[in-house]
Amino acid sequence: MRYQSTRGNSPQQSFLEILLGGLAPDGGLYLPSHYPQISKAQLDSWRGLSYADLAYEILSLYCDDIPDTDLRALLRKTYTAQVYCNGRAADSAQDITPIHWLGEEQGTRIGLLSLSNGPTLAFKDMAMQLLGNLFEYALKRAGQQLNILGATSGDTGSAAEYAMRGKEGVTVFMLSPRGKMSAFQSAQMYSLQDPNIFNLAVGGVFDDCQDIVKAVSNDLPFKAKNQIGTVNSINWGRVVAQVIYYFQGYLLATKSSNEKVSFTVPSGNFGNVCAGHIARMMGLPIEHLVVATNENDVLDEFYKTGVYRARKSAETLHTSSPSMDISKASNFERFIFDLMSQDGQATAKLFQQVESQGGFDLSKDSVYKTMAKYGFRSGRSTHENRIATIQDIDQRYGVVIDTHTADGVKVAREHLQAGIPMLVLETALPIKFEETILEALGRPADCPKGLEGIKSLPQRVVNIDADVSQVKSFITDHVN
Ligand SMILES: Cc1ncc(COP(=O)(O)O)c(C=O)c1O
Ligand SMILES: N[C@@H](CCOP(=O)(O)O)C(=O)O
Repeated sequence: MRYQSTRGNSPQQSFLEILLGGLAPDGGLYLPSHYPQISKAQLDSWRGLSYADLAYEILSLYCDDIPDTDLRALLRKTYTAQVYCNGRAADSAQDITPIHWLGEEQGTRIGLLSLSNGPTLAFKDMAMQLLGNLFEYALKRAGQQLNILGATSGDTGSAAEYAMRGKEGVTVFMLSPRGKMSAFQSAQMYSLQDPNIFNLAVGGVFDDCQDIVKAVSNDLPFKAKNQIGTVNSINWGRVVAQVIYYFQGYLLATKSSNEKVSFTVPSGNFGNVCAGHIARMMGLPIEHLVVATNENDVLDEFYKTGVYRARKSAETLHTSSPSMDISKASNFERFIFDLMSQDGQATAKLFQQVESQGGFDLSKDSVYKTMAKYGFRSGRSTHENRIATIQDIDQRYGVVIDTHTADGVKVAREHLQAGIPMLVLETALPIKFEETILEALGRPADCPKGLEGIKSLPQRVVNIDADVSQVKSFITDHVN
């Protein structure tokens, strides 16, 4: 499989090349040259596979420069009960990411696809643990080192750091928005004392951190000299690993591939729902992909109006679903590339317009009329909605959900269709946002064993301005 840039001006590369490279040299994001098509018969033949073996069926279509036996071994090493089920036996896919059915509403079943039982209690672990193993494998093969520069609004950071701990040849520089994450999220990252992990708390919002990652990656001589890579969902490796659980969720929710399922995805950087879009482009029978935003509703606005209006940092609100406090969604560029019939020049022009004019308007463009075929729907949720949904799901079903998942459930309920099961992606566990859970339920969220004292551990973090040159100097001073 060859990979092309969404901006149409980079040479095509193989999976392992783009895995280590991250952002394309022309500033675009990589996508495969075509989406492999899965027939209904093939899909049915995957029923009952373990999560690792299902992952193999999907990833072998995309990672054809990794020998089959190595890929299967990497996947079996990654998707284990020990990592994802707190040691419970995991004999089937169901055990790694089970569906927690809530009940029947408006003539259909609504359930949570549980993705947050990995080491850092958020869906990021599903792809990040694999990325850690893939990096180790690729670096060993190439005899290289990698200095990862990442940006987080709270969950990517800890998932990446846990996945890269102790990985030979890998150093992590993680930018986080100072004071904008929950106390638990900050503690998960800042309490790590590993010598290959550096946490930099940036005076700004997530978008400032992500802009710095892109600016550093776009300085090609600096990137090459310092072997800069990325773990954010701008890296195709993250997105493709997230495609797997859409297949798995579909297979667990259906008995035959003639059935359809809808997914609702709490969204910020559009990485998670972009993986759903790719699964759908491969032929997975998804009826709707519902994009759920919080008060930072750029994506909801686009799907409702055709106008993409990225907000400035000062307009980005600090909310109680802080991991989605994002106003410039990176992966949205991947969807727009498909919407523009994979025209790299047209996509580049639109995203240059985002930088120069703050957005673009496709409402009168002929491509807007083709939107329906991609199956997107959207909605937004506020603090009030979040609190009400957490209370309602607790009272009605006896289940405590986190604030992001609550945004998902609130929006999913606006898009239920009789006879089509709705799966809401559960993107984090409630303990990560315990202040809001306490506000909603008047009682604390459950804390998994071993993490009770995390907030009182000593923290190691460096404050830094939202300034590209300061970040570059820090990297040059600390790379091996
Ligand atoms: C808990 C949680 N929910 C939802 C999201 C949004 O996902 P995405 O950025 O892939 O749209 C994130 C961050 O990515 C998150 O950490
Ligand atoms: N919500 C994320 C930020 C987006 O990260 P990505 O790696 O998925 O692009 C976070 O919690 O850090």
